Amino acid sequence: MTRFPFPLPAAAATVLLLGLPLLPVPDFWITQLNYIGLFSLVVLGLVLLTGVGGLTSFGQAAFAGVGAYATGYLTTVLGLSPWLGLIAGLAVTAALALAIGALTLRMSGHYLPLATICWCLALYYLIGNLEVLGKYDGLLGLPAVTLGDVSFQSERRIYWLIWGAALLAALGVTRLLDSRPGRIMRALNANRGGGSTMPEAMGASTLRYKLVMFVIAALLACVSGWLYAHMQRSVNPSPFGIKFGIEYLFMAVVGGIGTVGGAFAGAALVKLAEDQLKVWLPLVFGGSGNYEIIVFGIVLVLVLRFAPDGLWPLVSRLLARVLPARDARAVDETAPPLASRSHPPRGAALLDVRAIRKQFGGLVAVNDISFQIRAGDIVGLIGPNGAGKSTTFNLVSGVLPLTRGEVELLGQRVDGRGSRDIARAGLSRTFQHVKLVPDMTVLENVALGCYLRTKSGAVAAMLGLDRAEERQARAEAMRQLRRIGLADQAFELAGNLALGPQRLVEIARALASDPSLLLLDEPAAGLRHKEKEALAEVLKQLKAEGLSLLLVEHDMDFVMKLTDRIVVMEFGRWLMEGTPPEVQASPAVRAAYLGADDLTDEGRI
Ligand SMILES: Nc1ncnc2c1ncn2[C@@H]1O[C@H](COP(=O)(O)OP(=O)(O)OP(=O)(O)O)[C@@H](O)[C@H]1O
Repeated sequence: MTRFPFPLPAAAATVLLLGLPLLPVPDFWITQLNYIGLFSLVVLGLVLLTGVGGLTSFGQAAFAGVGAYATGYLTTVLGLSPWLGLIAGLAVTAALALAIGALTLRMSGHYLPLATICWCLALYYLIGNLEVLGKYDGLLGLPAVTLGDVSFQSERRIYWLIWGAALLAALGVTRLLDSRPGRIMRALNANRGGGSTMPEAMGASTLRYKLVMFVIAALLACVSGWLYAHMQRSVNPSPFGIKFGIEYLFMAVVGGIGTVGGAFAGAALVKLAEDQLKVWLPLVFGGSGNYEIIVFGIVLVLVLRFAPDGLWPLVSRLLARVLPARDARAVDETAPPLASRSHPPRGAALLDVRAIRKQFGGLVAVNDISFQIRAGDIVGLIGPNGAGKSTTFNLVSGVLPLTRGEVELLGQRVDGRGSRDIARAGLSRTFQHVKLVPDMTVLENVALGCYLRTKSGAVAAMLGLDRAEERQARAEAMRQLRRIGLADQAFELAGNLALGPQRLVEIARALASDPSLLLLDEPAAGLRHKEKEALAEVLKQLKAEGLSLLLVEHDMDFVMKLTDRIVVMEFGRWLMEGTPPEVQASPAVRAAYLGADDLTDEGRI
């Protein structure tokens, strides 16, 4: 669960936090809370980037360094206002994050973490060696931030800037995760079974969203660095090195890397524990030393082993027992419908596949296959294992590039275009291995299908300007869930559903994009008899509504009862095309399926 689930207690905590400097609390408390607020800002960025998006960065301390040094240089050397320092820091950070992100986010695996380590080390040594930035001594005498006549010089005053920024950032990230861009971001995390294929098939540019997350996380770190510099009134390289880069990640993991509350819990826990350990450990072990790092290492291993989601989800569960939790937001089904596309009349040419071919090295997986689909048709694509059905499906939907051949959808050539463009042209699909976001509700998963019918970006979402459109998307998702008979499970987490309902949710998600053609990749695979019956009912209903379908399926019985025409493939080649009775009667098809005896009278393999 990424959203903060306790709105009332959160509001009470906010009032208490912001009122604290007015109370006679010790200065030490304020100092500690200032650090916790500063760390939370950076860790919130990691929650978004690493916890939600699955992109690990060790370089957030370096972005904080850019914020600190930009304002340090502009205010001490050039004598400019700290606010200009902030604007310059944000601009430099955004440019650097875009450049680093564009270079590394295309790559998978370890490249991004490695690149962020390199970037953190490079910046540390750069600022430590530049004369103009005071080398390792840094810059002294930064002015206090002022706003009109109000100076934020004292710790109690800058507290409000720090916590104002941290709480606004928390609100922005919370809103972002519950929005059109947020749903795509939550679908990207490869560590939680996500990836690029599904969001791209919904029409989203996954690289763009990775970049957006990377830039937002960097900007949050930059703001933290700016506030830190003006709180300390000096800057030096040590808080921006790789040690702090690792410590921020540690805070995120310990706190709960996928949760906004986890950012604050992690920052508070690590800061308070570090201070205590620094006092107690030298007494135990004697002498001085960074003993707390050893303890943190052990704690990290234990957390990863016993509470891999961090401590906040545990706290959250405890709070859920005693506090009023957030109600599932009702869906306003009176919201105006989203714009829909104009669909071709029944019988019009919809999909024209002309001699498509796919070679994997020496293997011709799809060998000059041609077929057409007219509006309102239900076409099945069948063949024995390895016949090339899935490859054909992926060629038509743009997941794989063609070796040669042409594909025309609604009169436009779509071969050579990626799945994003093909989705935009009116094709939507489901996946052989279900690709839902397990920790999003069923409704949110279906709303993800509305991506191309909505417009709000990350900034609008963070500012809360997307609410009218969100109401429309949620109402559309609910309509599609009603259409497939799953409305009563709308607020269930998708990961809690059995495979049969999950496949139906995928169909609802595809329908939410208002497609002219729906491609279903082995929808009956792995389903129990009753689940298959429920699926067949839904598909019959869609057929009656005039939807056009291409169905790749192993279960011949299922295909025979549903389709108007069937294309049969064998060894990558076109074997025959005909009505279900023609295919059933074909000796060539019987021979292809491991001998005629395997195709029974009911048509089951
Ligand atoms: N990425 C790939 N690289 C190399 N060979 C591949 C690749 N994808 C598929 N193939 C090969 O292409 C052939 C067709 O595979 P495909 O998955 O399209 O068949 P299929 O009819 O969908 O089979 P199944 O019913 O078992 O899913 C197979 O021989 C397969 O091993």
